[in-house]
Amino acid sequence: MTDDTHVLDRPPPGASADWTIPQDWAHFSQEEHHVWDTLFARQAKLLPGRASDAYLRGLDVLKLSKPGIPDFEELSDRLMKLTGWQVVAVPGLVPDDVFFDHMANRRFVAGNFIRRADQLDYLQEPDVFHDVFGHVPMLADPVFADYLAAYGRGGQRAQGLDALKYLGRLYWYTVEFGLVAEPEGLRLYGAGIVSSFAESRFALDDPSPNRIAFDLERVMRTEYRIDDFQQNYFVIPSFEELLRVTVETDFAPLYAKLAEMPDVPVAKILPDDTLLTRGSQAYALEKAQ
Ligand SMILES: C[C@H](O)[C@H](O)[C@H]1CNc2nc(N)[nH]c(=O)c2N1
Ligand SMILES: N[C@@H](Cc1ccccc1)C(=O)O
Ligand SMILES: [Fe+2]
Repeated sequence: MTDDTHVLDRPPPGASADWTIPQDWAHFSQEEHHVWDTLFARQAKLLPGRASDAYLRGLDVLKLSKPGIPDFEELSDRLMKLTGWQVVAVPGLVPDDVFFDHMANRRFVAGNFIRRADQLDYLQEPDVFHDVFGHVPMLADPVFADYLAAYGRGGQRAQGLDALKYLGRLYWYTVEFGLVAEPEGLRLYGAGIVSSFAESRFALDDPSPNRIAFDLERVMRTEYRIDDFQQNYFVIPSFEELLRVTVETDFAPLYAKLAEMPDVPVAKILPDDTLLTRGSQAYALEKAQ
């Protein structure tokens, strides 16, 4: 790990006050478009039968008039007609308040760079492949689209309540690493999983991680790791249910309650958990040696 992942405190030269920059689609090289196409083909082949129905339906919005990295103008036009969302380019990680403001206004921010051909499997900062391939298909789903816009407003509110730690965990365990129970079995919808070749198999098939029924308070108490595969995945019964327990709930009393409770370490199982899989944690244990 290097520590060159950082959020600047003001927009870099060339960026607008809201941190957006022109995507300038034409600046990407053939090699960069090829990285997109390679990653896209690999994931598109792997995900049927693994990704959620909502995600797979949404993948069609990425099939644009030209191959390679999606042109955000064309992509936003299509998304706008479906759910009112747009995709805007940013140089990299943006401050939380900027991130939430875009999200509350149905603008999804995407990093305006792509990983190199020798980094197909691992990248520390979210690039356009993660941001667009991972997140945008779910934004074509009306229920999820509403969830994410409400999350943006919730982020602004949580900042005022000094509760971002708790809300950030909800994002992590749903938007980034969520699983959903479908009639045929568990399916992926988290962007961090569906954009990863290795984790899209690990999250469903590996005996190591715990797979735990989603519980809002439990999720908000649970620490997470950003450096390797998750040790816990939380499983929602449906997107309607996720919307019901988040959008229709006032989090302020919950934040106050959580502040009096201990955080839960990554792999710990609690007596009240509904476990779908009790993980062996073999993968994490072996890595820790
Ligand atoms: C919790 C917090 O809002 C989160 O880490 C934000 C910060 N800024 C970001 N900025 C960009 N570009 N992309 C992101 O996913 C995030 N995540
Ligand atoms: N209901 C949350 C806002 C929110 C909605 C949806 C997702 C996340 C957060 C609150 O009261 O702050
Ligand atoms: Fe992401």
